[in-house]
Amino acid sequence: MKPTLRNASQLQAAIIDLDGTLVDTLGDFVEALNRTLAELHLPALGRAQVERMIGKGSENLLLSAMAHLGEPDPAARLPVAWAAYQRHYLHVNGRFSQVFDGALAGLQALRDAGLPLACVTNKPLAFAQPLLHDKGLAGFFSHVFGGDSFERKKPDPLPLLKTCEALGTAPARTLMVGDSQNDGLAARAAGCPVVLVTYGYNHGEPIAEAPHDALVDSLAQLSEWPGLANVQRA
Ligand SMILES: O=C(O)COP(=O)(O)O
Ligand SMILES: [Mg+2]
Repeated sequence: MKPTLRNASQLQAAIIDLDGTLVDTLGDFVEALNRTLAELHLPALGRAQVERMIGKGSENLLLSAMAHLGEPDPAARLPVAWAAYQRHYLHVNGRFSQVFDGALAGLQALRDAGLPLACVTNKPLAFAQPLLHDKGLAGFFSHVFGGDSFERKKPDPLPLLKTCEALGTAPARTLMVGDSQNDGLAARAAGCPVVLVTYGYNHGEPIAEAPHDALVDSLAQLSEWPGLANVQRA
């Protein structure tokens, strides 16, 4: 059965994506990646190019960047690139990024409805946790899972299914909120209803083409969702 969003009152919990949904982290990615590429004696990439490569985790970003720059064997250089990238990312983390307008209001609306919230990102946990703390968002979440928390990342449904298990909720009653096809595909495969924001990063493709039940221009719109005030915490 296709999940429906008509019934916000039936929700038991919500899972929220991080990059491109809660925090505009493109500046952090660009900075950390270009510092890494410089160390590898490779040229820098522009913001638009980097934006298209974000979404499937850090290793994928590094491999995509090296392939784009014509590296003959990106996988062979990955261990060195990954070590440099971790160092640079942890250093720049949060310095070139900001919470999106409306994100706080959206989180507050979900919390006021009494829904437990989990953050599920493809970002490594060691990057995600300090960022959430830094931006004042950590307190909203009972669970935070990164791209390295489970065997597979979004768009695989595994992270969402494991998170529902941790929350003790049914996937069909656990809302996914994200910004990319990785969130939409993972949610569909897990059986979670899914709201996608229109302002995030989606590999340069129209977000309307990704699986979704609703699109919002701001997370603040979640507060107007009929039924949210009457969530029946079953
Ligand atoms: O790190 C990424 O590639 C994207 O992370 P996200 O799942 O929070 O959008
Ligand atoms: Mg995202």
